[in-house]
Amino acid sequence: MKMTVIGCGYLGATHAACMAELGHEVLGVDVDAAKIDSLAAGTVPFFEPNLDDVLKRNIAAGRLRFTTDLAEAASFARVHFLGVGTPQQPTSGAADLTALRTAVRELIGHLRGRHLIVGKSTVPVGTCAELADEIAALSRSATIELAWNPEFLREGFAVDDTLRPDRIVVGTDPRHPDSDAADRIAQVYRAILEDGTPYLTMDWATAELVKVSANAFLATKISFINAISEICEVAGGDVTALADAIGHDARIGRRFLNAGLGFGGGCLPKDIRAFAARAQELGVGDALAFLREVDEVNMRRRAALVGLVEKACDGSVLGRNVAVLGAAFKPESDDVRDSPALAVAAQLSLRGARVSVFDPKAMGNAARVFPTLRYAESARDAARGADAVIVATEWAEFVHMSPAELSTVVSRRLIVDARRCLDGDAWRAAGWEYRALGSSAVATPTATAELVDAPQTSDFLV
Ligand SMILES: NC(=O)c1ccc[n+]([C@@H]2O[C@H](COP(=O)([O-])OP(=O)(O)OC[C@H]3O[C@@H](n4cnc5c(N)ncnc54)[C@H](O)[C@@H]3O)[C@@H](O)[C@H]2O)c1
Ligand SMILES: O=c1ccn([C@@H]2O[C@H](COP(=O)(O)OP(=O)(O)O[C@H]3O[C@H](CO)[C@@H](O)[C@H](O)[C@H]3O)[C@@H](O)[C@H]2O)c(=O)[nH]1
Repeated sequence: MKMTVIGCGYLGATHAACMAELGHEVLGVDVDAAKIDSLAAGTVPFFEPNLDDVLKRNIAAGRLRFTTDLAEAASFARVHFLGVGTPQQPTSGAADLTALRTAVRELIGHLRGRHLIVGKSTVPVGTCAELADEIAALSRSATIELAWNPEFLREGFAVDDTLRPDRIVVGTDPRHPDSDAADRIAQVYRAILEDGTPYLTMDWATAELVKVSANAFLATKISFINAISEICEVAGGDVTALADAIGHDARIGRRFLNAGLGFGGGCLPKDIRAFAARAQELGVGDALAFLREVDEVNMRRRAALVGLVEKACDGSVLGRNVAVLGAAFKPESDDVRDSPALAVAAQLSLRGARVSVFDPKAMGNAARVFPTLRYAESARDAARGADAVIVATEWAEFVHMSPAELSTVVSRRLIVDARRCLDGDAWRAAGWEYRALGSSAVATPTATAELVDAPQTSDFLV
């Protein structure tokens, strides 16, 4: 089948390449000419394991092309996926749908005949109904149907999650129950569905809500365990052993119960804020008031880490050398959007520390967002002369660092495990002071209140 994918960022580029991998003819479209040039040349403009291979293979096979021209997209195919960004509005926290609306408006201006638009971007409930009205009002020479097919891929596992998803969700127009849109989308995913993947069809509103509810649940799970870790910090108790123990209960499950520095990235933080903002607009803000708490617990982790490092440095990091290992919001990604690691590095720098950052893949993105930090060439380079070394993103190369090796370059053997990913006994045995977020001896930072009042990454980065 021929199809286009409009918006070729983390989601769209992955979707385009994976749909071609399924045997479809795919045209990727983006307004960013540099991104399109890079993709067309077979180079993924961000780090995502295995995506380069899929991209190159399908370009070579002639199934995958890229363009900035929506008119070309309109004449190329009758099925158009939307993967345009829906970022957070700075003040309200609501989703900014400007780019999505622009893409839809411009696309339908070029459409003739019968087309199916399939949204994949994460949107507030009610968006499909609004967009469909706008499409109906603007499309003169075309019959256009709209469906929503939210995406659940994780960065770092994007190719595998796209080709082997847990489920495929499709929302269609409840006013047209006879529409064949869900059947046409099932054709797109036929090879995946043949493997037994559940195919869940529903109305637009439910599909929109499934996506944001899933992310709200995941964020709540992480903040739940981080709230418990705050108790462990003052009462004693090992939050990792606790997570293992409660996670054995199949009703709870162990996944997404890793306590530490909390969640970041281009999805969970913005999606819970947008969901809460939408509930407010709908007059049911109280229903999701708990998401504000989820957000605050999450942001307190960053403040707790800053406080822990300050306390370990006798109350102030002014003039201290601090190595921050990790800048990406999680391992196997170069994404620094709302990255807890980078936010903490920035905050320590603002407090007068000489911060040296190293990340295996996210250095370029980190330096663009926060150019004034020092960026080292390796973990060892970052740790040279350090008074404290923080593991802020659990990349395998940090988890497996040799304490003995690192001892030779630091000024003081203080390791701070913000992701609870290190073998504390091994570090202690090598003569290091080992501190972990979520364990006792983590002091409540004096600055917590100030940092928690406005839970926005931008507050850490300015
Ligand atoms: N990143 C993920 O892992 C992921 C997973 C599931 C859902 N999502 C959702 O998918 C959407 C995209 O996220 P992302 O992480 O890929 O964002 P992104 O910023 O990486 O990509 C968005 C792309 O849209 C392009 N764009 C903007 N306006 C356009 C227009 N008018 N026409 C064509 N292209 C346009 C941008 O240039 C950019 O390349 C968001 O709604 C996000 O919440 C993302
Ligand atoms: O037990 C855990 C699990 C994750 N995290 C953190 O949570 C954040 C998000 O992690 P993850 O969900 O793996 O990454 P994303 O790629 O942002 O994926 C989420 O957001 C996507 C965009 O909506 C969805 O498609 C995915 O299903 C959803 O998992 C990262 O900062 C992690 O470090 C924790 O702190 N503890």
